[in-house]
Amino acid sequence: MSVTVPQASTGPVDLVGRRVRVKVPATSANLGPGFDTLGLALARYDELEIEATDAAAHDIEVHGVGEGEVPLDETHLVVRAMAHTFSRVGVEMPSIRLVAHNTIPHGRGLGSSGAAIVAGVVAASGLLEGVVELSADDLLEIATELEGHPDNVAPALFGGLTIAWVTPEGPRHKKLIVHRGVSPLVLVPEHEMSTALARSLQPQSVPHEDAVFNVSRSALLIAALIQSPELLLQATEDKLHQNYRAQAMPETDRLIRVLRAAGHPAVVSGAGPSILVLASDPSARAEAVRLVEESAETAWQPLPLAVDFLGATVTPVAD
Ligand SMILES: Nc1ncnc2c1ncn2[C@@H]1O[C@H](COP(=O)(O)OP(=O)(O)O)[C@@H](O)[C@H]1O
Ligand SMILES: N[C@@H](CCOP(=O)(O)O)C(=O)O
Repeated sequence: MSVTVPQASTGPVDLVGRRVRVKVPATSANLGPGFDTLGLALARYDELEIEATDAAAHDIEVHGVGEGEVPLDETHLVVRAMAHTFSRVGVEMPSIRLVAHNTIPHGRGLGSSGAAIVAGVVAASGLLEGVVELSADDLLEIATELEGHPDNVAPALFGGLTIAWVTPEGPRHKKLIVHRGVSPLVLVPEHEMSTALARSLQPQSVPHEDAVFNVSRSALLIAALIQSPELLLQATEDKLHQNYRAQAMPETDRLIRVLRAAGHPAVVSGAGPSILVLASDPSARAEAVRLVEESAETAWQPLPLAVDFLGATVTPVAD
């Protein structure tokens, strides 16, 4: 990453009074075979307003998802992401006042941690406007350093369907537009599952034939998502992660089998436990919801969500 920091402009005092509004979409990563690579931005958002202040400490207010649960100090994930961004560009972070209105469920495989990290990174870049310019690659690199894998933060930053990959120079992405014949449906259970726990269930190595299987399906999945949705059922097959994690989310695994047997392209959303169905139209979505209502032993919330095409936005707020 190469950024230019004009020395005369650095320091917290220069930023006091600057205020930005940030909006970040939910994401569904992996999409079946595209482990740690593919992700889709979904039209459900966390919205935040962040102001640089000269107070002695941060002042954090959370409404909606996470209210009363997430920390309200410098360990808050958005604040940690801001601090990391300021430190990466060599500028001292000011105290902030942060008000968050969250709707992305936590620990359900809808990229809440990726969205919080992206919120912090773009908020920092917004507050630093005119002081430090961060490129799209810089934002992706800083966010990936915290999230550990680029497949959630890429669609949260850029919107649409993203392919993300890691190079020696840092992570890179390609954004694609999803075919109109894809109507995403997310089914969200009441219980959570931490991404860290799901990742601990992954083996260090996989059989060569399973790797070949996933190479073929993830290549096919790009064609299916942008051009040929009728191929989505075959294109969403996976042998790299879902089976290894099934023991930790048995109902997710069972419902996905029920949905797929009925012809619905259903996959684990991110690290789970939510299910993503890449339905062909609203009536297929309704049919998938009905099947889950009939087969589930616990309550699952159906969320029909459009694809978000914009990704994270940051807007300066005038007094
Ligand atoms: N908006 C947020 N503000 C603060 N912390 C958050 C926020 N979103 C997520 N987190 C943190 O990330 C955790 C969930 O991360 P993770 O296990 O990766 O699940 P997910 O699949 O939702 O990304 C939450 O329990 C919380 O600690
Ligand atoms: N590729 C990651 C995706 C995690 O997504 P999340 O929404 O569950 O945080 C993985 O499968 O571990």
